[in-house]
Amino acid sequence: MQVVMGLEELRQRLPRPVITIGNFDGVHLGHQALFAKAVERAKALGGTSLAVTFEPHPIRVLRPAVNLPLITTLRQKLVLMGQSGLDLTLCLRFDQDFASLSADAFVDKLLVSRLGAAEVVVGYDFAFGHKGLGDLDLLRSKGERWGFAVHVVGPVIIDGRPVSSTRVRQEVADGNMEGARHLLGRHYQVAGRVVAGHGRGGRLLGFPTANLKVSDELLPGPGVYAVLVELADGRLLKGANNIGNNPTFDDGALSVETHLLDFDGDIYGQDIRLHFVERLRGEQRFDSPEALKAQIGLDIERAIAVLEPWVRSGNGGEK
Ligand SMILES: Cc1cc2nc3c(=O)[nH]c(=O)nc-3n(C[C@H](O)[C@H](O)[C@H](O)COP(=O)(O)O)c2cc1C
Ligand SMILES: Nc1ncnc2c1ncn2[C@@H]1O[C@H](COP(=O)(O)OP(=O)(O)OP(=O)(O)O)[C@@H](O)[C@H]1O
Repeated sequence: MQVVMGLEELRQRLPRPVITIGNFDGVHLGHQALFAKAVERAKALGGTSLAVTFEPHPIRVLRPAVNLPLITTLRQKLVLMGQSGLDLTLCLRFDQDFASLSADAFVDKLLVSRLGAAEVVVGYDFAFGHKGLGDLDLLRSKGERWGFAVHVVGPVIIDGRPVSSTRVRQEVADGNMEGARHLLGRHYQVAGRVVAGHGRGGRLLGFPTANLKVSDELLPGPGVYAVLVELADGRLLKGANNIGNNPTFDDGALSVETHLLDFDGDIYGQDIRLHFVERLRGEQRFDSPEALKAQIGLDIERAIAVLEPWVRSGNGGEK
């Protein structure tokens, strides 16, 4: 998939573009259904499947006080979109100017004049233009006027309710990794660099941990998790992970740390990716390091049992 950052970078005239539009945070199953439809229609037309997305996420510009954690970074979002088979993603800078573009201008100037839309694929609740005032009826009437077809997809329903980015965020925050997996079609993942911790894990507990440097990404709620760990060289290892502030040691600050199984290398400074498979328990305060050590031993046994079927499948994505 080709990625184009901004309209000024888009030099070529796209043949018969089939356009889908959205924030696509998380690239969940609802989003994936739109991409599949756009790809299918572009193949049928001999055209280009094109996703238009925005950076930063509009909520950061429209409601800066809401510190919404995002499910995917831009980079990860583009990787996942690429896997959907799209030909091109156009990433537009979302600022106050863009936010003030009327729904009319959004279609007339952007979709028609600039991009030459042949067809448009949107979700069942698509809203666009200034204050989201443009709706499906407006899009359809524009389509009749300008001669582009409109395809409406979904809602994609899982467990009785439409899939949405908000639902994914909630499941992740609740530590419901199975629920998140059902909505995403993959394990919830967090990537980051391995940094130094307090150095207690290996020395005091006999379980060294890789501490992940995190900033403002969406993290599963506090607790102990069975995780698959993707190393920079692509290897996939089993791991037992803890997210919390280590109450046994009164650390205070939040840490994300993982004991890697069957591994004794040095990965300080490496970028790794955690695939959260299942929450095993809540974080607890133990009376002594020995008591915590015994519990971590049990956690690891559970983690091995939970992870085995996923590792055997080879990609960590499907059992
Ligand atoms: C599988 C696992 C479970 C853990 N569970 C707890 C817990 O319930 N309570 C707690 O205080 N710390 C827990 N920890 C965190 C340890 O306190 C931490 O790994 C140790 O203090 C080492 O920290 P360091 O890497 O900063 O040196 C757990 C760690 C792992 C790997
Ligand atoms: N469950 C779903 N089924 C079909 N289409 C969906 C579904 N969820 C979202 N979409 C569509 O995906 C497109 C992009 O949505 P976008 O990510 O911008 O919406 P959002 O409101 O930020 O996130 P979400 O609706 O996923 O919580 C929209 O056209 C939307 O209607």
